Amino acid sequence: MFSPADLSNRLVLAIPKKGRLYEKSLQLLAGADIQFYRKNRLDIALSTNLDVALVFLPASDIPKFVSDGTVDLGITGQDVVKEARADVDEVLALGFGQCDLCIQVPEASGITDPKHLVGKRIVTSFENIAGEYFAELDKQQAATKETTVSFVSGSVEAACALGLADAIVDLVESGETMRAAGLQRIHTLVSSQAVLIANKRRLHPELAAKITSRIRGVILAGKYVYCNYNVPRSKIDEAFKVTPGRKAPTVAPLENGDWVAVSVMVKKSEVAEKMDRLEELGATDILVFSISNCRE
Ligand SMILES: Nc1ncnc2c1ncn2[C@@H]1O[C@H](COP(=O)(O)OP(=O)(O)OP(=O)(O)O)[C@@H](O)[C@H]1O
Ligand SMILES: O=P(O)(O)OC[C@H]1O[C@H](OP(=O)(O)OP(=O)(O)O)[C@H](O)[C@@H]1O
Repeated sequence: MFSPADLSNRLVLAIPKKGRLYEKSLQLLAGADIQFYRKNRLDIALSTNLDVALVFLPASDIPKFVSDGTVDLGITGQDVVKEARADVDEVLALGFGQCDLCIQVPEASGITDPKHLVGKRIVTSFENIAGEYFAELDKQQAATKETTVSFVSGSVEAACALGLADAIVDLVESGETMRAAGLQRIHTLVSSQAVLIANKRRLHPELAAKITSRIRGVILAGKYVYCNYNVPRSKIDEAFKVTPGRKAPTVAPLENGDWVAVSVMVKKSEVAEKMDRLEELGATDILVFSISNCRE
């Protein structure tokens, strides 16, 4: 058991306790070397190498706790930050948990425009975002009957089939859940990804900055690979156009005269195509290494 005194001098960092963001959040902690021991079934763990207490909370509760200062930093989705209307700083987009909050209607309904839903029934777990959107639409369309927005906490996709809704507002990533329920998207309300959020008053500014910087490094390292190749000195300008690097490539002369060795960071998503182009240019010994961590 922990008491508030155990946490009093520590920065409190909230992590989703389950769901889509859980695994990736743990990977970020590991990459940032925030070590901890979590006792079975306990939602609070003290870091063993930093003055940090970790709390494992439902993703949708994290914005409120960060906003009121119970928690200093948190990882959650931009969608739930908007839904909670939380007054927090979005410090860093984390590049995972991408999804869209969409209006979805039954494929057979013939509805293609949100305007067609005015006066009808909407079911969602995002009643603030959906409520605001449809209230505005009602106003624009001078609706004679209000659109109703009702809350359910899960299995939103079942609402149309159960006869509870004419449309739903829910998250879509691959679209598999939506299609399986015979639904199609007609409008996107929010595009979201996981984000690091911070309390605006920041009780532990230095530690918060250190953690943010470490997490930024882990994300950056995941986006880039390190590439080494040898190329004739006469081809350097062309090679630099292919791999300009984040600042500039490092160049070292090779012992055998007219060749140089180039080391450069390359976006992971572009590396295969860049290797093809380097090979066409006459580069040899093109090696690619993964980066486990870095700082800008
Ligand atoms: N299919 C998805 N792909 C990517 N990210 C998602 C997806 N679904 C949800 N997310 C993101 O993960 C967050 C948490 O959603 P998730 O469905 O994992 O919640 P949960 O912790 O299981 O809570 P709940 O009990 O409310 O379902 C969402 O707010 C959203 O930002
Ligand atoms: O477009 P897709 O890739 O199918 O993803 C969308 C689904 O993912 C989320 O639910 P999740 O599977 O996390 O379960 P939940 O409904 O229990 O939150 C979301 O609520 C959708 O139902």
